[in-house]
Amino acid sequence: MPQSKTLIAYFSRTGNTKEVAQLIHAQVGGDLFAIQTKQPLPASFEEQKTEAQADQDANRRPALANQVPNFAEYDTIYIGTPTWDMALPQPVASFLTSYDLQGKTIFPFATNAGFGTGTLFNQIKELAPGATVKPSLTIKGGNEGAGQKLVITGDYQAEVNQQVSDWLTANQ
Ligand SMILES: Cc1cc2nc3c(=O)[nH]c(=O)nc-3n(C[C@H](O)[C@H](O)[C@H](O)COP(=O)(O)O)c2cc1C
Repeated sequence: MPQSKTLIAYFSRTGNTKEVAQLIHAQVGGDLFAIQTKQPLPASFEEQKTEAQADQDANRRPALANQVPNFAEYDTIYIGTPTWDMALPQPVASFLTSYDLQGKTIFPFATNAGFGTGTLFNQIKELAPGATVKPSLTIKGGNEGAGQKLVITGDYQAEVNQQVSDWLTANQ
């Protein structure tokens, strides 16, 4: 019987989702993969917001810079993303539609500034036909609009690690 293989793919602008991905990785192992756009993300928050909204309005799927090697070998896939405008960032939609997710088990996780995740998790489900999508994990991340970038550090990182652990235990 082939061994179960785990992928932890994440998209992250200011490091919070990356941090959660690393905490998951420390607990479940597997391979980490950073989803990156071909065009670098704008440096300023305002520009990013404008671009994200335009991409969402046009349902544009930005080209990605990298691909997961041997994707077909993975059966369990953790997908992490920030919340952008109460929705899934379009680069993550690009990622999900780049692969055949049929038969995969997906564990979605997201960070946000505290305003909620909106349509994000439903979008992941819709973009993963034929996959089993497990209950999601939502973590409070930064608030770049208010100047808060990476916040999952120190005591708060330990708190987030516990939330990750509880989520993993509940959904094994
Ligand atoms: C373009 C943009 C739009 C955002 N929209 C939302 C939102 O609708 N709701 C929310 O709670 N946070 C929103 N945020 C905040 C991010 O979801 C939050 O800071 C997240 O932790 C960032 O993850 P990262 O550090 O991995 O990039 C937005 C951030 C950006 C850059």
